[in-house]
Amino acid sequence: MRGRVAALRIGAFRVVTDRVMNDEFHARARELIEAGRYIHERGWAPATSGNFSARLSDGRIAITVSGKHKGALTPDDIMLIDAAGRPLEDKQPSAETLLHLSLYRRYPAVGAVLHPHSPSATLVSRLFRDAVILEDYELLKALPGIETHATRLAIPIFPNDQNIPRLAENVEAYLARHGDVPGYIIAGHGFYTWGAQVKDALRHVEALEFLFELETRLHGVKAP
Ligand SMILES: CSC[C@@H](O)[C@@H](O)C(=O)COP(=O)(O)O
Ligand SMILES: [Zn+2]
Repeated sequence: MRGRVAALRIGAFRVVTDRVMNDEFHARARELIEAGRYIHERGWAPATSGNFSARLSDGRIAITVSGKHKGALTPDDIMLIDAAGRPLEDKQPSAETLLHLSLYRRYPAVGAVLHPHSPSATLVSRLFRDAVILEDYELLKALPGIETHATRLAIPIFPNDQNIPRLAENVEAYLARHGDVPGYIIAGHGFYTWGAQVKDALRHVEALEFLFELETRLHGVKAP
């Protein structure tokens, strides 16, 4: 009898935790859908490019399904993967999932990763080779840990690579060697940034995008 009561209690507990996790998934999915609309509206994720994710409190990750239009995402276009990137539903996660996973692994406090393909980030990588230096901008203070415009921030630029495991390794090696940065650019491709929550990562998207745009205006477009 006591065993039956315990089993019923465990069953009820599971139903409640499943419901809480399900609510959490739907809340994060809504935030990613809104972020996608915002990013696409500004021209920062054209033609299905970009990918977005958010980590749930149990370590699973909600991520965009590969190939979806990021300005018109529906709840069906956000899927769950485990912390090792294994799909937990019969859908194909973003082709760049590994780049999200390595950030979640490195930064336990990170709860969201956003990857826009913005013209400014792409142009920056045509103007500068290994890094773009952001310095003396008030808006630097929108980035984590920066308290004054008098900061010199090097945002690394990695060569683009269709081999995503190799690209992820390259990023991981840089972060291990140089310490934390709030984002990075992939040459001719786009940029990655992250934050504790989707709204934080979105603030970093806006700040970096603004700073990249100023740098491209300042340094102009290279003569052929
Ligand atoms: C439409 S080209 C862009 C892709 O190759 C890729 O870089 C990208 O950002 C989107 O891939 P996805 O698999 O949808 O997450
Ligand atoms: Zn991409």
